[in-house]
Amino acid sequence: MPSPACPAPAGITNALLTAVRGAPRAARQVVVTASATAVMGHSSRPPAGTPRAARSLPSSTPGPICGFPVPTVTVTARQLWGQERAITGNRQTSWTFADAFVAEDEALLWARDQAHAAGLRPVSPGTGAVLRMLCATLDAKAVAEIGTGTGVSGIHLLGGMRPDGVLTTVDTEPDCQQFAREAFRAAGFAANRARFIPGRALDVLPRLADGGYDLVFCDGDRMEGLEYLAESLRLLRPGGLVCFEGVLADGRTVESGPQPVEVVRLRELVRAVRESPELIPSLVPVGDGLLCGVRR
Ligand SMILES: C[S@@+](CC[C@H](N)C(=O)[O-])C[C@H]1O[C@@H](n2cnc3c(N)ncnc32)[C@H](O)[C@@H]1O
Repeated sequence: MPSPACPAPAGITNALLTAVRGAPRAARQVVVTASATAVMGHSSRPPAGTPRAARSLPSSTPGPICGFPVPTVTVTARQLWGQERAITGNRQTSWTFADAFVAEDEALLWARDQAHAAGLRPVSPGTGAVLRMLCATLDAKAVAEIGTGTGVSGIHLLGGMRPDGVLTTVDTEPDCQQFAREAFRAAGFAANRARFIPGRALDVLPRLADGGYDLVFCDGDRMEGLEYLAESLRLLRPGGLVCFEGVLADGRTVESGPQPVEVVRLRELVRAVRESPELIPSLVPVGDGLLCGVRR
């Protein structure tokens, strides 16, 4: 039986569609909040035709956000002031709708149940869908995963990879990997599609081949993100992708004020990926934040 935390995609989808379609027109209008404007950067001169209210937004250069330097601007004022639907009026509903957009099958729901029973936090359905899409886009043949868990992310990764692709997945807990093995079988993947390696990521990764991977997915110890990044840069082929799950830490990464060391480490990781000359970065706002970088 799916746990209450698991989505019932069709029901949710219908309810959300109704909610979105039935929302009052005003609620559906684009809202550019002050904080979003500060993070994205903006110009002091809105384009002609911009409504009066929108022109009253502050025009000074934004300062650092929670210790992050101001982005080296890639977003122009036109993109924020124009017709783009960057942020919708009912953002939470939109976010929930997007995360449940792709339905999960029985094998995934079973693996998700095992994760919850074990006290683990698997990737959200939306994050899984993005990982699946990225693997398909890369035509991935070799993927490395840190943090097997009970196999939720692994099923998504395998689902997007080539039919002969192999997932190498590392976890300190062999018991979890046993659940993942069963979940992969239930999802229809042959046993030779996955290589399970028990152990600490930082002990195992140095044994994996340089440039041998299309994608590295990091979902292990959040204190070790920078070390995973260094290893990933070595493991990835040019054009390969590194992805880090959960970098928004339930919003704490971008909140001001003192944060636990785990969050401080995540901020360092976010900054390192954004500023690495070896990566083309993106922070995908799905699940709890999926930080990605393409290896140049
Ligand atoms: C959030 S769970 C992974 C969930 C999984 N990716 C999924 O979506 O189903 C984190 C996993 O990382 C493992 N882990 C924690 N520290 C680790 C380390 N240093 N090396 C390898 N695995 C680690 C834990 O045992 C746990 O299974």
